[in-house]
Amino acid sequence: MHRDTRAFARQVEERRLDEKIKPVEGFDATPTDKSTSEFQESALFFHRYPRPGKLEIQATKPLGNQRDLALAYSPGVAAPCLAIRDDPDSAADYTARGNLVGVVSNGSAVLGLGNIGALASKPVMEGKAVLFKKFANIDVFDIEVNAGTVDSMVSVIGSLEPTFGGINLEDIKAPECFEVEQQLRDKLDIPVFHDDQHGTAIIVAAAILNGLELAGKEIARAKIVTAGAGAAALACLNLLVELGAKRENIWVHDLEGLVYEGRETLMDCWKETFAQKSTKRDLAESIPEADVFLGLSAAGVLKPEMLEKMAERPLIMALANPTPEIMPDAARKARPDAMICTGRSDFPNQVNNVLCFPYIFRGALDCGARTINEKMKMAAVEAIAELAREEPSEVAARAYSGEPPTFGPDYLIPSPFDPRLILRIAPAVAKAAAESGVAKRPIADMEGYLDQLTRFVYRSGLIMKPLFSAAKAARKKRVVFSEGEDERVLRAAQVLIEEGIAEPILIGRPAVIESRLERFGLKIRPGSDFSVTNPEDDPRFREYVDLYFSLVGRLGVIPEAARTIVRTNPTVIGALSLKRGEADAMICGVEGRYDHHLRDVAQIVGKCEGALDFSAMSLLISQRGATFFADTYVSLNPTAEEVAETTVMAAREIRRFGITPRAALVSHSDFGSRHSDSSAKMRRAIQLVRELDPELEADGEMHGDSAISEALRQRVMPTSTLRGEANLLVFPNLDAANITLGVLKSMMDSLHVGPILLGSAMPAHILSPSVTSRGVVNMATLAVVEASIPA
Ligand SMILES: NC(=O)C1=CN([C@@H]2O[C@H](COP(=O)(O)OP(=O)(O)OC[C@H]3O[C@@H](n4cnc5c(N)ncnc54)[C@H](OP(=O)(O)O)[C@@H]3O)[C@@H](O)[C@H]2O)C=CC1
Ligand SMILES: CC(=O)C(=O)O
Ligand SMILES: [Mg+2]
Repeated sequence: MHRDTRAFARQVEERRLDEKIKPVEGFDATPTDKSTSEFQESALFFHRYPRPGKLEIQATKPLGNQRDLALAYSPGVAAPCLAIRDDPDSAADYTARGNLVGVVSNGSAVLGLGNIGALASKPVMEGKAVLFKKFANIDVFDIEVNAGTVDSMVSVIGSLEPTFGGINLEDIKAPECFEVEQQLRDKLDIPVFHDDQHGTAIIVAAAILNGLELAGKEIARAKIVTAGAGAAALACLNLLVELGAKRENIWVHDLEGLVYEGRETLMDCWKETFAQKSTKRDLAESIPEADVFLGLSAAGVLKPEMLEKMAERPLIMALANPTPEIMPDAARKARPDAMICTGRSDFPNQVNNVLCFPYIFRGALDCGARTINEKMKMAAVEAIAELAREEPSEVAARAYSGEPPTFGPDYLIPSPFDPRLILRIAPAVAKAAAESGVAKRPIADMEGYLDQLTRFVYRSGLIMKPLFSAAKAARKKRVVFSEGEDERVLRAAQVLIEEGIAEPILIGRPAVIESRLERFGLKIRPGSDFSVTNPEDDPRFREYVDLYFSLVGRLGVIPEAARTIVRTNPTVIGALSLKRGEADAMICGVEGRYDHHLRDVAQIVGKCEGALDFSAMSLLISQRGATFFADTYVSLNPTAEEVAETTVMAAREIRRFGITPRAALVSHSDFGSRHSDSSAKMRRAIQLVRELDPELEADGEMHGDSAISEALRQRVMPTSTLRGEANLLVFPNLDAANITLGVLKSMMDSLHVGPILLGSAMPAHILSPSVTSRGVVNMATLAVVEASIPA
């Protein structure tokens, strides 16, 4: 794929400008300001490029030769077909079915957008598929069906059982969804789970239990008022009743107003269960003294004046998507004592079914559950609620990077990126399934199962998340960007500012920066959002020249040349401002040669104390997981001492990601199988690594495949001090490291984070010209973390 190539970035940009994506009517994601249309344009662009949509199918078996073809297809494929005919359960052994969920919608209640139809629901269903994969490694086919009636839905979906290990119904409106789900549950021998009902109910119940505990209130006495009487709201109420809420304390509202006894319009038997004997008719009348507002309806339904009459320390759950019943700032203004939740990721307390559905299915599929029953749902509620109340632990510290949140009004439930969610919910659900007798394959070795889930968590692309949290907690360190006029840097600067990660300082001509910001439709502006260092005119430059000359005067640079270099070389300017303490970190290298940038950084910023040399590490994130490579950019042919130093510094950096490094020193020789200068060097280097960092799990010299496959390694060296798959590969020379990186990056369509400069006295990174704006954001984030928490 072309993901990281500059030509591709340019091509995409040209297409974007040519085709100029148009705003979409009815889109109201961030209703506050002009950022709405920019955000919308970004969302359309995100979905459209580099290829339309968010999903693809990948083969899991090689089809490299005639024999593979014969095994995978005719005649070999007949064998598993016949095995499944004789034993249907063996489909889980011979096909992807056991890990395959159908996300099915008819598009009749898509988020809060209403009945926009099956086709228009496809982006949401692809999105759910991505979340299943990302958070729980479950494969999904998204199925959008033109089926408007209960019968047609049951008939279409009911015939899909042979394909799937489970069915996740999504965005099907009430009341039809109740009947569809019930009939499918009766008919099918696989889990059928309407996410908007039960996924929402589970996470809402966990948040309400925790919110009431904080407010010192009992669920049996709590007054609960809803906006919405649809799939999500009624399922939440049913679960809350099971948890002890009293029907007489529950007040339900829909388009018609209060659901009351005797009402005839827009009523159905599911709403009827919650009908109040009352003369009140609308939300404004019934909300006084409410302890909980549960909004699962539509944007803007809850007015600030209604909040004023709620009980002390109210819990306000404005969960309509994408725009809640009330925006959190308005709610906070009306009720400073409130605990506030939304369904969105841009505010604290994201109460969204994404915290539940990937993991409840993970647990259900792993034990071969026939259904998802009440016991399994309750187990999920308890697991989520307990996780938020857990004492801050080392794992939590890693998950939230150094600042584990403590249970409180802004942390009623864990964040969707909390890696512990899968570790708590999936085993709890699998255990409940076994105890309630619905598991076909109960998990016998729970500890082994937990290990397996843990390995998945740290293999997945959530790897950058702890760094983002740590950078935000570092409170906007100043990062100077040498190529401040570059489009990728400008786009990255906008993200860094908006996300509160860093305060950018851009080196460049102010007029050029301003006109490019206008051209790219970016809303940040110099002065108010970030500062600019103008190489053509800056009052500090005389001091910069003096400092530069003091550092390089004896390296053959005469004063006149020093003046010219400081005015014309933005890397030198960036490094000088870092050295002078005007910035906390620097990023350069978006243009120009790596070795030229490194020379300037080395001369001005220098090496950290005791370091032999600089080196560079690269992280590749692919479907397979995350692997670090060193030294990918600096030393042509490092000595054994330098290889050892690189290994130890790289391991230290990897720990910032919350990952335990496992290093393999790779070579053309496998544990002494070849004798050469290079293999001898790597053998010596591993000895030195053991002296420098005895705690580090490392071994060598070994082949690349021995580094990855424990089985291969064990065959050659059963006493190897390395366990499992190495996540840090240290190479004997630059050719090997850089070529391997380039080939893998392109072949595996991986995301490259780096190069990460090791050995620098201050946080400075030199990127490569192929970097994308996302790559710039990643590296600036890492630099901010380095500036706030020295290794
Ligand atoms: N945060 C989360 O995890 C989740 C959020 N949601 C959100 O909840 C909302 C409802 O979803 P869902 O239950 O699946 O959809 P449904 O179509 O099944 O239900 C919608 C309900 O909202 C009511 N409603 C719509 N507009 C208003 C209004 N202006 N005032 C009062 N009530 C109104 C409808 O009333 P009537 O019955 O009269 O038609 C209906 O009862 C959506 O915004 C969705 O995005 C849903 C699931 C999960
Ligand atoms: C989150 C979700 O499923 C919804 O808003 O419909
Ligand atoms: Mg939904």
